[in-house]
Amino acid sequence: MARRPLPRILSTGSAQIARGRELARTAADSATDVLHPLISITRGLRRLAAAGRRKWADTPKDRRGPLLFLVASVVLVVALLPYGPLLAVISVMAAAAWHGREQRTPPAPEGPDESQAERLNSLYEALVPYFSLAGDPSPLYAHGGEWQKAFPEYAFDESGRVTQLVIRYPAYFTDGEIDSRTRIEQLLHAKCGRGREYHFAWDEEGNRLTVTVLPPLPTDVAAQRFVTAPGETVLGITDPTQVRRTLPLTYGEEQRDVPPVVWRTGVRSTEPHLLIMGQPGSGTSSLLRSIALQALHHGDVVIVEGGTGEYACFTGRKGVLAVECGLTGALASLEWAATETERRLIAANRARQAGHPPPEDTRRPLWLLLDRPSAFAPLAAADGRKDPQSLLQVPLRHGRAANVTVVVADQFDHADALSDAVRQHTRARVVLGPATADQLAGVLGALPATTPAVDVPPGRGYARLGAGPVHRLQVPSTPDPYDDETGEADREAVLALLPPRTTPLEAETIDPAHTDPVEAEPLDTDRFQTQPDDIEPTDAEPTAVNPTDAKPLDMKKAPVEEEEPETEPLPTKAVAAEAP
Ligand SMILES: Nc1ncnc2c1ncn2[C@@H]1O[C@H](COP(=O)(O)OP(=O)(O)OP(=O)(O)O)[C@@H](O)[C@H]1O
Repeated sequence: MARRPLPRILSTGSAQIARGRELARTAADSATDVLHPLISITRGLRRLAAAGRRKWADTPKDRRGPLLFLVASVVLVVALLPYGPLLAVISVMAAAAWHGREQRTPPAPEGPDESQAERLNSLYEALVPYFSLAGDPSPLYAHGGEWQKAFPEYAFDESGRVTQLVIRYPAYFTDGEIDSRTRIEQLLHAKCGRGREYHFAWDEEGNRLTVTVLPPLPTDVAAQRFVTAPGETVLGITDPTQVRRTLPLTYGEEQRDVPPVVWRTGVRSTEPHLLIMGQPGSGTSSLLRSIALQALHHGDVVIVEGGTGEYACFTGRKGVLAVECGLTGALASLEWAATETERRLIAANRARQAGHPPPEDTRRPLWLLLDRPSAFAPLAAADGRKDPQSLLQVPLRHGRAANVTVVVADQFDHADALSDAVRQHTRARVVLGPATADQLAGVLGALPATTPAVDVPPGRGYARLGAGPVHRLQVPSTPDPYDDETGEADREAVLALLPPRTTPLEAETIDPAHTDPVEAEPLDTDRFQTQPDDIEPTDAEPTAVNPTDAKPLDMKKAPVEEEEPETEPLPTKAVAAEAP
């Protein structure tokens, strides 16, 4: 079929439009050149007017009158002077032209300067033995080779140190092997400058490694009410690299949005229990306190501590069912918790079978927080009693369905004393403080993609939820408000988050015998409304429990409300700390 010619307007129109555009552009350029002084003066006048407005707004109200008077006097004097108005206009125009001139910043030099190029070259040379293979016909890495091909992207800070680097490597490099990766990461850490934390992102498909210098996580995050949904607990803050969500946090006067590590608990959680490990003084107790403060917002808490008595501030508070420091108290509380877990399961099961929703008293979250439970193991063995950890089996196994969450904090040195159930069922993990690669891999099940900080502040570490990525973590500072060394701001922040007391202050006491597990007095298990005979052996499966034996417990009757008679008042510093 013969082609018909395009209509004239279509074939010649585009050429005309292009010519028209060119003409318009030339005219605009010429006009800009001619009008340039006028444009500068107008811009300057705008800037002067804005500066005047700012000055006026900054002037306190009581000084505005005198200022107005001064300006009016100057205008009057100038108007009365011979040639005054003309000189004034000329001065204003000159000032406007000066302020309206374009301030062009010199363009940044392209490519690295000499010292930066030298750094990149030495980095390249250091990588040659790792990324080259004899017999490679066109090696990417070779002594005396070109670093430009190996490092397609790079960035430096003002001091000339690398802040970001993309490294290409040959496909035969074994980037799937942890040892090979670790060797490269260690080398880069040393060559790019120690004393900073680096993030390594291995792109195995693209054969690229991206090295990024991470800014230190802020250490000034105070305890505060976090904006979270029920069932969410903030473990701390992290980097924005792996977490999309942000949380508004208050830092003194200002508010910042930061990426948090949020742990979800409850029926739908895939990591219903948490294990926290660290060196002494690394902040594990602070994290437990932070979790307790958040848990008390929606649930009840039982605290068992084999450590140094840093939970006295929780005693007698609404929702705190027990704060136990002695072996007997710990056993009683955990036996109750195991029975309560069974009771909840059975009640929920019955309700399900009857076609009803789960009863209200099975849905309120119950938290079992254990600080250094390993300390009880030798005491229990010496006394011929159960290790309290053995009572955690039921809450750990079936806690998810019963809304019971277990958090265990312990020290690396005592990791061997942790029971199998604790190891097996705590799928959310946190490591705080300095830790070796073996310790990190042992607890987290994977190594972090970041190098460790030189000085690890308390509360700094890593968190991993299930099989997810390892996050850097900084726990909000949640010190013991009754500790003399706690700063006033931190003390007030923690006290403000504590729930109200359920016992009058003067009735609240700390039993000195409780602070030492060795000398712990036997506690009255009646406090939990459960007779020892009623308690089933807790390592039995709930399905094996005779439903009639598991008696419902009255959760409203908190154990702390029934104080033992021979007790001493709270230390005066503690009382003084809470006095308004
Ligand atoms: N997140 C944090 N931010 C700032 N300081 C913290 C943080 N966590 C802990 N600290 C400080 O570090 C010190 C030790 O904290 P903590 O008692 O929680 O550690 P720990 O691991 O429980 O050690 P220990 O078992 O020896 O008491 C305390 O003085 C505390 O104020």
